[in-house]
Amino acid sequence: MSNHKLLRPDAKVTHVIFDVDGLLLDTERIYTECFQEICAEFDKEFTWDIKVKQMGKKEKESGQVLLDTLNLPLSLDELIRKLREKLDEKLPFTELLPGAEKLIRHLHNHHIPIALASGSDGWCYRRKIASHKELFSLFHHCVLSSDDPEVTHGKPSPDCFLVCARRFDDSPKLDQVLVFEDAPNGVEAALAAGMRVVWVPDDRADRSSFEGRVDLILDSLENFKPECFGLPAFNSS
Ligand SMILES: O=c1[nH]cc([C@@H]2O[C@H](COP(=O)(O)O)[C@@H](O)[C@H]2O)c(=O)[nH]1
Ligand SMILES: [Mg+2]
Repeated sequence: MSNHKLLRPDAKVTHVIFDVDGLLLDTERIYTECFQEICAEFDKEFTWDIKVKQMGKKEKESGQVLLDTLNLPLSLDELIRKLREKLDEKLPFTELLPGAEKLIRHLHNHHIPIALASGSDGWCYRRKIASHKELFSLFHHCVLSSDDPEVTHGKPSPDCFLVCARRFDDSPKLDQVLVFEDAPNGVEAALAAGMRVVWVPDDRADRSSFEGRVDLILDSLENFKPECFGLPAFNSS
């Protein structure tokens, strides 16, 4: 699927929604470090199986996954306090992932409406984008599921993508919205919202789970060819 053989080659995309963590920003590595440190305090291992269940979820929902799976002797509030202490130190140094800046600037320059839909909350988001404020100001809007009263359930529920689509000025048709995601929970959410999906998975993800269901699977955003979705090509003026 990474060679741009598309599921629905003729359907033109009008609006684009990006996930944030692990897709545009290299924050999944930071979450892994923080959770590994917390789990190690209790002689427990933070595994990929746990991480993949957490990725994309609201902060509290994902914290509960960890507590339930490992039986950590912590309340949810204590876990989140520990996590935030660690994130506070690490998130301001967040870097962009390859291909992200080029694609965001390209779509913005060509007046394609772009927005963000994340599992994050404002406290984390402000720290994550601290060194990238100008770039992130190019998005029309940003839905932060952990804080947003209209997002009842986090990913894999479609809520955040449906809320995000509604907040564009011109109410796009859902099947003309393209979502970029890294997390399986996020891909499920976008598919449930009836949107098109480009999945940029972690190397450890089981790709077979979404083959034939998403439009495209890419190793990196750098390999994306916008013209395959009816969007302006990179070399267009
Ligand atoms: O290892 C983890 N990765 C990601 C998350 C959760 O996923 C969110 C990021 O979601 P998204 O990729 O939708 O921005 C984080 O804010 C956090 O709540 C987590 O708990 N643990
Ligand atoms: Mg993500």
